[in-house]
Amino acid sequence: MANESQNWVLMVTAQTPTNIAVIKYWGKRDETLILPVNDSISVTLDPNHLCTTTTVAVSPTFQQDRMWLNGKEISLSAGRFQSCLREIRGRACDVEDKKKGVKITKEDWGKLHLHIASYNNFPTAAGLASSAAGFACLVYALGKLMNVKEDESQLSAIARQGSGSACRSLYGGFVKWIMGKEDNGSDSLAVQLADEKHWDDLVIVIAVVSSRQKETSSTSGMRETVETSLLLQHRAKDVVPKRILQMEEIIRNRDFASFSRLTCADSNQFHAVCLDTSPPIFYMNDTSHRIISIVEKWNRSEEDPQVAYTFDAGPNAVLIARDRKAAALLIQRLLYYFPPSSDDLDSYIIGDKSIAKDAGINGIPDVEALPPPPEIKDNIPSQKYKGDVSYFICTRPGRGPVLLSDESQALLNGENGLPK
Ligand SMILES: Nc1ncnc2c1ncn2[C@@H]1O[C@H](COP(=O)(O)OP(=O)(O)OP(=O)(O)O)[C@@H](O)[C@H]1O
Ligand SMILES: C[C@@](O)(CCOP(=O)(O)OP(=O)(O)O)CC(=O)O
Repeated sequence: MANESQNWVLMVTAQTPTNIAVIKYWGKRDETLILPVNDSISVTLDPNHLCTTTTVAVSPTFQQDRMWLNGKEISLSAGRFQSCLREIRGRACDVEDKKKGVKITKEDWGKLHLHIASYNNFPTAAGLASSAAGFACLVYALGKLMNVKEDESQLSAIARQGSGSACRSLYGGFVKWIMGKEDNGSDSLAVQLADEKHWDDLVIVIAVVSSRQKETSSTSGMRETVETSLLLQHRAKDVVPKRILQMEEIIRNRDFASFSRLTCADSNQFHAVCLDTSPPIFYMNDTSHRIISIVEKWNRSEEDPQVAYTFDAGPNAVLIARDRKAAALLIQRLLYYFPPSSDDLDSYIIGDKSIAKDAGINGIPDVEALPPPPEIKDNIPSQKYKGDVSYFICTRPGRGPVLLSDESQALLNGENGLPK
């Protein structure tokens, strides 16, 4: 380290999206390296609405590696953090900041400590893939700070060791996680299938059914599934390989009808696999099931499906509409069945609020005036479920990680490397 003073702090801030799988990852063949039993495919969500921001800093004054998540200091001792830190340090290169008079050699990185601050703009550990955006952002930001030369795909194999689904957050658009064959995991990485502009008609509405922390984490849930479910073996060996090829073609052709059928079928099979686990795991609840029925009824009443649904390891519904028109009709249906429990419509529909405007929803009276959807006209009276959805997030497919160069967006103080 050839430096004029010992008081410098070098920092990088990055922003990374979350993703939602349309062909699910569930089950590991190696727990430590996080190697899956099948390929998976996801859509990256627009970071304007759901994202992680992470600042990483290095300074000779730091005494140990430290991390703050959403403002609270957390331990970095977990194997997942240690794997990511070790792997990225192993690839660090020389860094020079002429303005600050700082020179760090490849070898120095092993001796220097890091400070990391991260913030999720959505609930953590609530089934909204915070671990995916979080580990992808950590690895991406550290890669930039340490001048790592590897491309996004190689970085994805490091993020994978933090949380499997994180590897798919290194790219925007549609992303495939290739399970790989090697025992050391070197070929288990993400590749981009299409960028976010390829299919930009799609609109995504997330019904946040519960933002409480879930009972069974994905990690322990999938461990129990691997140990006990015969259905998982059939899924991984016979079902998913074919579905991956089908989904790749569907995405290439922007074939929404097939996309909807396959996405719903794969979500349902993932939850069937959870039920086939001993003891069974229930991630969806009555509200989730009600949302499935609403979408199924509507799709069946139309010539072509209008919406796809998919649920991760929690009760929240991720609904993908074929275009803005379908999204507006979807919002009308959702608000008809799940009106807000308070008068605060503004915090009930967040993200891209223009979708609600398209649906003619500008205030509570518009919600109250919504007629029952035509597909249920023979089955009236239909029940309403006020308060069963916490809020809706309107979003769309989005871009991959970016650097935030404006220092005012950094989460650490540039003078002392502590949280702002
Ligand atoms: N911004 C972040 N940076 C680093 N790690 C994070 C970040 N956010 C979350 N994590 C890690 O991920 C854990 C939460 O992961 P978990 O899988 O339980 O929930 P989730 O990712 O929100 O839900 P799911 O994976 O089921 O969609 C946190 O306890 C923390 O260890
Ligand atoms: C249901 C899923 O969201 C499971 C995600 O599991 P995680 O990636 O959170 O699990 P770990 O690898 O143990 O950290 C499906 C998916 O994202 O493909």
